[in-house]
Amino acid sequence: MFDPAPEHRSASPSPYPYAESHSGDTEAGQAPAPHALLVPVLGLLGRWRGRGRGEYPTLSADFTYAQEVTFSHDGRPFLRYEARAWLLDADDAPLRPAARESGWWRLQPDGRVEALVTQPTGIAEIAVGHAVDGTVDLSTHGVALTPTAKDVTATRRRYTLTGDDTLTFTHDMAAVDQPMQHHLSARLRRTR
Ligand code: HEM
Repeated sequence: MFDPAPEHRSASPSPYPYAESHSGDTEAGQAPAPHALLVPVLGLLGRWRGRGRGEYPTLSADFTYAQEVTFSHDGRPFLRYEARAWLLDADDAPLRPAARESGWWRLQPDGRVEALVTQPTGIAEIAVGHAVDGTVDLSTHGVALTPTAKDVTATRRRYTLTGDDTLTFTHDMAAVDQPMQHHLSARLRRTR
């Protein structure tokens, strides 16, 4: 009934004919060069892993978590973003899966960023901000909630590169009738 997608020549085992790159390099000619608008965020490209602390006034206790964050590109002026977290017990063993999210960061001239981020908890965020001198600062432009999602009204996320290999992350939010305040802080190291 449907025609199959045409075969193509590619080093990738995937039928998708374009490479995704996790670095600013062209990886032996397989990966696209980063778009010029990605210059302010080139240092973020790659996989990051680390741990953090979280809190919110509605929660009975603070928590410790681990997190993995990935940024990649396909040569166009946006980043693909993915993050997943899991809670840790007092011995640093995984306790249970926590937040996941994925999205797109659209780079604009002068380091302006428009981000779209969705979470399996029914929250879809659009955030805007800037990437300047190794820091990306994104604040809510709009939030859409599914009918059963928790009431998140605004967030602010800051990512700061320290040297080549450390990325700190802070996340503030206004949610469930609480004013904007700290929810998460993490320190991540580049894994490759
Ligand atoms: C590293 C990522 C994150 C971790 C580890 C995390 C962890 C947690 C934990 C442990 C709770 C307590 C409820 C539970 O045990 O599940 C919680 C609650 C909550 N989180 Fe997060 N969270 C993360 C990211 C986010 C993000 C990105 C948002 C929103 C944009 C968010 C919004 C909320 C809300 C609205 C609550 C419920 C508060 C309440 O109803 O009292 N979280 N989070």
